[in-house]
Amino acid sequence: MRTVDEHLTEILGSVAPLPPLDLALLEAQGTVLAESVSAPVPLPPFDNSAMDGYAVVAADIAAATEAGPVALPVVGDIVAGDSGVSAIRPGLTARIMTGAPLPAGADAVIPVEWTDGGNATVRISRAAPPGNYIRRAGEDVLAGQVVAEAGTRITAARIGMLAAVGRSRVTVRPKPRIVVVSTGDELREPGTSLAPGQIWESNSFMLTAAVAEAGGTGFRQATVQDEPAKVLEMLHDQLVRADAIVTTGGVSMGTRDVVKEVLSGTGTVSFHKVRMRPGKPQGFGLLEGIPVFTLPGNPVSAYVSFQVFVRPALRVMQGLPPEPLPTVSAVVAEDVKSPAGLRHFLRGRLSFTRGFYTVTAAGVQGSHQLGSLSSANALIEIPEDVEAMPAGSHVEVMRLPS
Ligand SMILES: Nc1nc2c(c(=O)[nH]1)N[C@H]1C(S)=C(S)[C@@H](COP(=O)(O)OP(=O)(O)OC[C@H]3O[C@@H](n4cnc5c(N)ncnc54)[C@H](O)[C@@H]3O)O[C@H]1N2
Ligand code: MOO
Repeated sequence: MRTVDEHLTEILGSVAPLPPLDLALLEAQGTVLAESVSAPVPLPPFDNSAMDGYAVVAADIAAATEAGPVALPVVGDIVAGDSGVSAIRPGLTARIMTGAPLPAGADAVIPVEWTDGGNATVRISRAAPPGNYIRRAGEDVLAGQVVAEAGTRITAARIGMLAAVGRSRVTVRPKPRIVVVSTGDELREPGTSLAPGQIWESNSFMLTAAVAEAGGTGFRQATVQDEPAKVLEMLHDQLVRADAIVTTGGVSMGTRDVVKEVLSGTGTVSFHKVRMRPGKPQGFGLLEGIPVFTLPGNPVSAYVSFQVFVRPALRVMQGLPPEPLPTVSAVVAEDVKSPAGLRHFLRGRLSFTRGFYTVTAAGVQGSHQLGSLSSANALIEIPEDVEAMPAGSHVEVMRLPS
């Protein structure tokens, strides 16, 4: 038997960030930057108007009121995109649109709503200080400023930022390609009918989706029967297109636990009982340099194993720290019992009321009971040395992706 931490340490010691790749901006969505990107020019690149209105010298309209508007001749019309905008002199104004370059000489913009909207001459009925409605060059981003650090995930807002500093391509860690495959003679495809003794296959769907939630690209493979030759053939076929392989089933003590049978001693793969519930039987190792995770077949065991072991490894491959799922401290609503010597991951419902988190463990916690997993939003993590937690105790809770 080994601990969760010992097993995770072995895994993290065997995985490395994927080599960087140059991708077009939209193709990079969801990947992690492998370079820090800085702005080649300030943003905005030039002083410009924040309003549709008139560019003025603020001193010229210092006395303007509703009752006594100031009239100024309109000597130009400046729209966004204009280049070579000429200066204005005191006593004159130019009509200006939002985003248009501020003419030299002007030090304020008066929105059209404060005027009569005149074309040849405009009457301005409100005074404004210098700087009014002017967006200064560099007030968003300075030239040379880092706008996205290496090691950050490329979200929609960051794609906007990268485009705004002129980048069409970026160097990123690609999404890890994870092949997910289930094993078991009893498994049938959803959408087909069941004979006695059969069940619909669910693990590979669940884990392919979990790969996407963790920032990878999952490839679901057809279920492999419990035959050693077929399992080996499938693994060797998939190694060429995978950055990692995840299997479920066939790793405990049964007579048909073929994953364990064919992989024991193959490459660096080894099998261990890990002090956790669910998820006790685990296998991990490298096959031709590719990490292979052999997770237990019980659906909840497979899911918890993924979150505890595979997700951190996927993060390392993306150039991110191997952090666990986001964790909060919560108060347990009822007494909770836990087996001695095992780290216990209980399905629970986390809620935030009156300023603190409360968590309630699901009524059923069997490794086959997907119902309580699919309605859970959290995993309560009870340490190995804790056997009982009375209601009101503080406990660490991992939030599940939602
Ligand atoms: N004598 C022992 N028996 C078992 C032990 C043990 O220590 N000694 N450990 C138990 C624990 S804990 C777990 S977890 C399971 C792990 O079993 P396997 O990894 O060998 O998985 P299977 O036997 O293939 O399947 C277990 C269970 O899960 C269902 N299953 C499997 N794959 C899928 C799938 N893709 N979709 C849906 N359901 C799946 C399968 O039908 C079984 O019911 O072993 C215990 N036994
Ligand atoms: O350790 Mo198993 O994963 O509980 O069902």
